[in-house]
Amino acid sequence: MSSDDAWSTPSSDALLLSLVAPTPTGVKTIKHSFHPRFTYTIFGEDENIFGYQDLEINLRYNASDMRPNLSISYSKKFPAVGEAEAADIPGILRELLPDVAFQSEGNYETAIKNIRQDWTPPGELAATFTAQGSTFEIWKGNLADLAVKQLVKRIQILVPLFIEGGTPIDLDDPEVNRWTVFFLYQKNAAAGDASGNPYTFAGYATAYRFFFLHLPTPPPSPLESEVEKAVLSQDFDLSLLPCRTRIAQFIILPPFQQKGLGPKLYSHMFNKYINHPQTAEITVEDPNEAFDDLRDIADLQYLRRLPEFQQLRINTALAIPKTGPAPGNIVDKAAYEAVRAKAKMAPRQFARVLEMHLMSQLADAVRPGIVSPEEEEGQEKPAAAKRPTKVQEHEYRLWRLMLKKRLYRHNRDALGELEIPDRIAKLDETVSSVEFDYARLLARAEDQQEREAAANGTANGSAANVKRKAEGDVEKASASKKARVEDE
Ligand SMILES: CC(=O)SCCNC(=O)CCNC(=O)[C@H](O)C(C)(C)COP(=O)(O)OP(=O)(O)OC[C@H]1O[C@@H](n2cnc3c(N)ncnc32)[C@H](O)[C@@H]1OP(=O)(O)O
Repeated sequence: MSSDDAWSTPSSDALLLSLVAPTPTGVKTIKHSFHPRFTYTIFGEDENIFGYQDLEINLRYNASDMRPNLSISYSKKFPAVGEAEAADIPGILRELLPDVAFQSEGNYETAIKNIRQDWTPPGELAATFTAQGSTFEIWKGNLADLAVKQLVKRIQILVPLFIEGGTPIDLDDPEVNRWTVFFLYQKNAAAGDASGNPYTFAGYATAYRFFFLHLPTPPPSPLESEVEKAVLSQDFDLSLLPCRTRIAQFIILPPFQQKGLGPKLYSHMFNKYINHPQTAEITVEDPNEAFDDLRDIADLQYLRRLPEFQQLRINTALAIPKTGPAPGNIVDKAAYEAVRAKAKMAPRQFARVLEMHLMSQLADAVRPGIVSPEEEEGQEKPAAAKRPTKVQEHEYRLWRLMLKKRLYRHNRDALGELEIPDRIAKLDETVSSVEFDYARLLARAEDQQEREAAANGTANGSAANVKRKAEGDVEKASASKKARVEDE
């Protein structure tokens, strides 16, 4: 071990976060404590903290109002030699935590014991639901509201700690009112702590409102220049302008993950903006894979409830020409656009979810599954699944053509650099990996629906029409074959 190593601690190991609640004799940790996923934006690319032995950085949060408290302990600190000195941990964290986090432990404990019994999260109560036998509430507020801002200031260190590349919101921005914040809280029936407060913070998400000068024609809507003039003269209520709403930061705390709470929070936000007349489109900023999955499944379930979506079909009457461009109207364009506009989805997201749904509607004999052709070999198949009819094959070929066309457009530049035979092979490979990904998502959507049905005590909720092997195989397959070529 080099001498540097002896004085270095991986920052993700050193930092431990906990939710706490006051007790008559002190403070107890509720749920389990957890480490951050990313620390490089805070402690540097190599994610090491120099200058301490047995370093522990405890960031405790009062479970209800998320008042933070930082405490740092170590057995030895490196004595400064020239420019080499121990990292100034409080100095580094001061950039991301409010001053209140640096109070003494005694003052902190007194403060959290004195929180009002009738304290509620900031904003307004927007939804209540039960999950895992507990009650959860979603509270919604505008970032211009000082109580909302105070809570965000306390918690937004979670953004760089849990979202790769995530950056906190600039709370001094004069346009903070463009942000809406959704807080997710577990609410205990009996108040669990000495302060008597029933709320435990479980996660939060933000949404940003972009103006979207997409003026309806013909008049009476105001001319673009008139709107601009009115906006500049402060004579126009900005909240009434058409906008694009972008979900930007979305976090469920580790003790609450893998319980279906993320999908609940997302669906609540999505429905809110579906019913928000000014929002023309709902988008997501830099979703990661886990969020993409969550959103794809939630969007699929939302769309499947729309009768007009269910009516979107592959036009099997279309012939596939041997040469020349692929047919453009595989799904009726006007109906497609109408549903997309109603669902307020960006074109690519809507196309993906529709493709996924139409794939689930294909006949068993042709529908791609999460079982690869090699794996499928030797498996017993139902007689009906063995021989696809001509019509079934034709429908599958049309579906594949529709997918291929979109992928080609999406990846045109990259594909254009390849020779034609390589281009065709690459596109086929991409189509197959997207098929696999859709099959994986359809299987997860089905699991989710079955879990919901079980929780609601309704009969088996199987709706997604998927072909697959046992659970364990899904996991294995998704880890090895998942591909997102089209997103590049
Ligand atoms: C725009 C952006 O901000 S992108 C960044 C997104 N945020 C992050 O990555 C921050 C850290 N991560 C998180 O906050 C969360 O993990 C999220 C938001 C990504 C997902 O939220 P979660 O509430 O954990 O989602 P969910 O509960 O559906 O968990 C998914 C898994 O739990 C399983 N699950 C869901 N509900 C249940 C349940 N009731 N019982 C058992 N398992 C369940 C799902 O099957 C799924 O398992 P799998 O991944 O093995 O298939």
